[in-house]
Amino acid sequence: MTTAVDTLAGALTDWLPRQRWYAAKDRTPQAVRLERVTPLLHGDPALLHALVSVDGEQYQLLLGKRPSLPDDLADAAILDTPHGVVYAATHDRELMSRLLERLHGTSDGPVFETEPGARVALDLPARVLPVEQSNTSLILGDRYILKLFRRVLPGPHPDIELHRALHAVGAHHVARMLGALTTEVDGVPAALGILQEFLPDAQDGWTLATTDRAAFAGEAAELGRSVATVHSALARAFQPRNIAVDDLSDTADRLHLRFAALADGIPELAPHERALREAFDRVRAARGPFTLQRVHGDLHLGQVLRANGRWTLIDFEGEPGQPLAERNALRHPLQDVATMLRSFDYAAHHGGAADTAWAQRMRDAFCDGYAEVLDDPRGQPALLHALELDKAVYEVAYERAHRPDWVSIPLGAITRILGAAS
Ligand SMILES: Nc1ncnc2c1ncn2[C@@H]1O[C@H](COP(=O)(O)OP(=O)(O)O)[C@@H](O)[C@H]1O
Ligand SMILES: O=P(O)(O)O[C@H]1O[C@H](CO)[C@@H](O[C@H]2O[C@H](CO)[C@@H](O)[C@H](O)[C@H]2O)[C@H](O)[C@H]1O
Repeated sequence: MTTAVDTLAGALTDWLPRQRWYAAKDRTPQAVRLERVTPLLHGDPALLHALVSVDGEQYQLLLGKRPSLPDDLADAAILDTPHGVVYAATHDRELMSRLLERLHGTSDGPVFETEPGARVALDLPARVLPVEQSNTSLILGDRYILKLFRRVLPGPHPDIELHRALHAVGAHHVARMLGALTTEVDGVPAALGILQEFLPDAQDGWTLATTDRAAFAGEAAELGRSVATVHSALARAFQPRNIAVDDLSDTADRLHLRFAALADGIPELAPHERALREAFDRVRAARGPFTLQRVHGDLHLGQVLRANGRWTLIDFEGEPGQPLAERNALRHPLQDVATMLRSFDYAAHHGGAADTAWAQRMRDAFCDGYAEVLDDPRGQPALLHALELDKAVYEVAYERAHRPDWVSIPLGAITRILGAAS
């Protein structure tokens, strides 16, 4: 007999791959199971928090239910039943405005707690951020932003852990963390969301760089200084776990392993494999001492906001597709530099013919700014190139799954970087 839960699971099988945040877009879900449903609000509309397992991976959903949907929620529908319509509740301002209040002080299912010393208004009007990315964010009264992580992973979550630690050392260039939404999955704590101060007039670096490249030129050095300042703060915040190393053989080993995992099944990468592996091996010859530390982990122009005359780094989640243990591991800070340099290349390709001279100027300005605070990234060319190539390989895999039209950008970069190094 087909139950209502089975019917909803069937509807989610069609709906999930259409969501921007759904990670495995290149695969149709095979087994969708509702693992835990917590009613948050009864009545009309009703609100449910759901943990859903999709082919063994857990996701968080907020589901609304109404007898019928008003026009502005029509696109949010997931399942129409004789008893009402189930829909994506993050689009429902009425329900989302009551979310924090409903989750505060609960003891079962999802639990929202404020940070020590933070005073949070729980009843602000809510709207969903129109640009969905790896997660879904709600803006509350233009004062807070509540990011709901879509993938639910047991263990310490880097966005929460790093923001908390950075706040504790009084770091600049990060948004203040105000609270966390967590739950337990099989007795292990898992993060569901983070509440932070919202910067209302912020513009992200990607928009700035792609709207007016000339104007952005003055910003790149300041961005480099800001990233280096956050790196110093991260080194202070996690000092006991910093380790100095003389050689980076472990890093080289990791780049090889990551390549094997990322490139599996991607024929476009096969012709580059040998040269990529040689580039990763050149890291072994680089000489330190190097310091491995906590880093941002997925730094790009979309993760930096310009507001109130300064840069703020956001989204310390690391690469969304990687396991938490990977994302929480100590890395060389040049990893963040390399991924930002990749972003200048992406921005240079935006809107037509690539402006590679601009990308080069931005790289230099960014590195100049970084070098005012920490070591000049250009002092370790083999490491920097290997890390850029590593990110470009990740990007090829990412773009194939999410934006196939963009694959040529990282693929072109691989050819170019390998060509320049040979
Ligand atoms: N503190 C903030 N103030 C203003 N806007 C923010 C803030 N944090 C995030 N945003 C906006 O929300 C978007 C998504 O946030 P992000 O943390 O990058 O989520 P995701 O993991 O979904 O990519 C950002 O691109 C930015 O435009
Ligand atoms: O922001 P997210 O944490 O979701 O990061 C993922 O998506 C990014 C795209 O939104 C992706 O970034 C790539 O595209 C950017 C332009 O859209 C570019 O600036 C970045 O350099 C490039 O890597 C990121 O890799 C991915 O993890």
